Amino acid sequence: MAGDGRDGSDPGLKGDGAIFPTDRRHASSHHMKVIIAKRVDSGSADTGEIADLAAAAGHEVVGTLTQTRTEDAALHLGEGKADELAALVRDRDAAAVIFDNRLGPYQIYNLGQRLPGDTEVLDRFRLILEIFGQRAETKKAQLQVELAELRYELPRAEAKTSLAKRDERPGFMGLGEYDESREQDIKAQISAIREELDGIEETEAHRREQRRESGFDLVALAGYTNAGKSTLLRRLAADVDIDENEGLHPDLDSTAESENRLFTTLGTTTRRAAMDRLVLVTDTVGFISDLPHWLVESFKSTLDSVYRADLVLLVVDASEPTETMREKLVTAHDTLYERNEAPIVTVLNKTDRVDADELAEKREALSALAPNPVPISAAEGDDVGALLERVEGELPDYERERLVLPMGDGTMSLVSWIHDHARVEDVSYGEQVTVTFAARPAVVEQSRDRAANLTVPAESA
Ligand SMILES: Nc1nc2c(ncn2[C@@H]2O[C@H](COP(=O)(O)OP(=O)(O)OP(=O)(O)O)[C@@H](O)[C@H]2O)c(=O)[nH]1
Ligand SMILES: [Mg+2]
Repeated sequence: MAGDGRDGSDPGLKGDGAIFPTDRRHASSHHMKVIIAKRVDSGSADTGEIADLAAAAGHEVVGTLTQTRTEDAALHLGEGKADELAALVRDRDAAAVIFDNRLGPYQIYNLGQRLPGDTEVLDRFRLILEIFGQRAETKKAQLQVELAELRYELPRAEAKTSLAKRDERPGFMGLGEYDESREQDIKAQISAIREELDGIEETEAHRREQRRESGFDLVALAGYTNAGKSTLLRRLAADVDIDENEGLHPDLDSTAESENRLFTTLGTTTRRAAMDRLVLVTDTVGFISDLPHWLVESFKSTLDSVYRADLVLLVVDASEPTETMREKLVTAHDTLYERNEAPIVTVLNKTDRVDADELAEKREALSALAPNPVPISAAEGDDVGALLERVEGELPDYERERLVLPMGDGTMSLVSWIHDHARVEDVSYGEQVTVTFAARPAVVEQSRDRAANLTVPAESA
């Protein structure tokens, strides 16, 4: 993939054996028959999202089991429920149970003992990691997944070590070889990956800075997974401009895949928007609720394009029930809250699936979280023009400038520099060259400096 500095023909999961042991990578991409399990303290358990996540990982959901009760320290579920789960696994011939809960290492172990044979026990986070592992195409994404896996594993390795040390649960050692150095190993790997990621992040920050200096405003698409960000990116993009910019911006990508499944997009894709103004739009990884901090930490830099943007378009699926929209908006705001400085415009997407009255009700109900939103249908292209106008309005004003340049050595290259970095309104050639243009204030300033430094031709001296 672009940007990882490696052969683009196979963006798969090869190479760097030291960092990506192939066994683990492949172990996480097999498709299974799974049972979904969920425990809630009160009310009724909603298994919609966890089922979607399982499907996104390629698994087939063959059964669902829920329980409303307080958490059992040993089994997470009540004892009777755990036996019921074992029976369900047997009955449906499932290979794994996926919990939409946070399971402790001991709970996973104890559940494993109750379930038939080699039934795998996964939790929500292990599943999300599995999906990310399948989607990771760039070097950076692979490193992030590896980092998250190690962070997931660390407390478990610590638990194993302490159990083995206390020598209270000899059976626990059957889980894997007991090895105290495993913990140290994981810690060493974590810092090695962290270092490599830091390097990549620096390169990206540098590229972002170059783009800004090139006169581009940076707009980021953010939002819950499956809201329609990639569909909107394709709608906003000016296809013809990609080739022009390719040399200048090596991570520009012509594809931003859309699919009706969770976490279709993992990396970032940047394209120039179809506007007069120089605007680059970046598609990003979707948000999801209830991510543990080690996972968020690992993918934090993926959101840098959001945090460092000039404007954030927060895409919301308006075809969902108001309460779902509210929950997802809250998740999105929580994710953005700490580090985002850019103004946020909420985009109510998929209006083709909502009638006007319903949309008006939703807007009203959500007005505190999403003031003055822009309704669109990215799929149908409805009201995308209004969105572009809004983007134009939210971005800092362009400054107009008219430069009169003496004909000399550097004149033509300055004119072409202005073409690359500004919106040129007029160029007239005579004894002097007059360029009229509009651009970000920083670009105007730079063009003045460059004009002042033009060398005057020798004969006129
Ligand atoms: N009806 C309708 N469907 C849409 C619209 N926009 C997107 N979709 C569909 O919604 C699904 C998700 O769209 P994506 O563009 O992949 O969503 P995303 O936000 O990029 O999702 P992730 O990459 O998973 O975070 C796809 O099936 C799209 O075809 C819309 O305006 N109307
Ligand atoms: Mg996407």
